[in-house]
Amino acid sequence: MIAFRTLDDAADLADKRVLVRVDLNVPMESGRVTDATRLKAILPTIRDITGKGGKVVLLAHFGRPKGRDETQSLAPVAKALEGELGRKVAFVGDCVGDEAKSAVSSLASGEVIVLENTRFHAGEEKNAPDFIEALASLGDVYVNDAFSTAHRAHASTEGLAHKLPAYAGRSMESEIEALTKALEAPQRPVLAVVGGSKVSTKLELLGNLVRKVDILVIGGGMANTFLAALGKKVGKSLCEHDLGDIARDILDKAKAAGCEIVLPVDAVVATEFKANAAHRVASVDDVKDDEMMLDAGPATVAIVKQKLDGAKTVVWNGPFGAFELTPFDAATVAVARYVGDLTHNGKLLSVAGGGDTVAALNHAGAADRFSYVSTAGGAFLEWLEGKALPGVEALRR
Ligand SMILES: Nc1ncnc2c1ncn2[C@@H]1O[C@H](COP(=O)(O)OP(=O)(O)OP(=O)(O)O)[C@@H](O)[C@H]1O
Ligand SMILES: O=C(O)[C@H](O)COP(=O)(O)O
Repeated sequence: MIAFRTLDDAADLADKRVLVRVDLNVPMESGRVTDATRLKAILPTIRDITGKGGKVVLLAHFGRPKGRDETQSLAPVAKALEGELGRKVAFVGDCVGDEAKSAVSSLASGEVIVLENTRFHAGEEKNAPDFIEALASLGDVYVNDAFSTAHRAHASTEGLAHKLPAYAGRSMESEIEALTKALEAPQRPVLAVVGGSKVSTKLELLGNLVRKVDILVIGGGMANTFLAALGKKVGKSLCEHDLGDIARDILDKAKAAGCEIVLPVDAVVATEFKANAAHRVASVDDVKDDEMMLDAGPATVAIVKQKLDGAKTVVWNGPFGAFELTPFDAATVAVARYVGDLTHNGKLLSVAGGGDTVAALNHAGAADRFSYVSTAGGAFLEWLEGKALPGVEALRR
């Protein structure tokens, strides 16, 4: 049984201002939400609270802005949420201060409002007491429904839980239950795929992950960083050159733990980061100075498929390439469909997670063939490592 308070324990929400931390960090293109999975995930919690007569005040971040930055506003996401919820969702351009106070105080029972990006304030990521206080003054009760941000000890994900009566939302509850059920005692061999672009925040996690899994397939910008650390020329590829020491240390840890590392042997390279850019397949030993590796190549995909054939459990966070741009979606789509088919045929248990990873699986038409798809990427990886997640710990009874 989960050892934290859930919405079932929060019986009397009538007319209460309920501060709900959600994850609205959704994939967007030209101001439009391209994958609504994270929005759909929070609907049960919003409906539960409004059904009990509560006033729903949604707190969330978007992107990684340093201070106020209108390009990272939650306004378009609030509009998209309104469409998913099928009822009005108000929006206010700050998450603290007079504007937020007056918008929240004019809410009627059963109404929903989104407050602007919490990361517009430095106090959010610092978990600063005065910022926690300012947020707490807007609510009577706190609900955390963002498992996917639970690895962050920020004001809205952790600090608030110590200030107000705190509960887990429905999505938080079901994510933890589903992940525990699927992966508590996984059948081996366990193969992990880690790709994507958040190299600096995910790289160190791999040091622990290699102790938990039998094979680690590295893709995306993460792979470029490893290839560069091994002395390969990666041209203009997304790559964190200054993390070479950490990457090499992870390779040593993997060796010591008996975890096999699979890195790309070829890539689809281009000189422009745009859909249908002129491209070619190149060996990872033949990337030119002006080229970017934007996807894994066919020889890499063949190796990954062969490794998948021998696995019993797969966990996946982060796409193999810039899948939003055709044709650089090919490797991600091919592997997603392959995992989906193996799962469907009962050969594999598969769990994937992450904002863009879910979008990529949906794009491949493979999401509903996986055993479980989580909204969480970085948080999922930390949970897999066995780390205590601050946002979850703060909710414990
Ligand atoms: N080789 C590459 N070059 C440039 N971008 C890449 C490459 N490979 C993957 N990406 C980008 O990585 C992004 C996804 O990475 P990210 O680590 O954010 O995954 P995620 O599933 O969203 O996880 P999280 O939920 O933790 O954010 C996509 O936008 C994709 O275009
Ligand atoms: O997309 C995610 O994984 C979450 O929203 C967390 O975002 P962050 O990595 O910027 O904290």
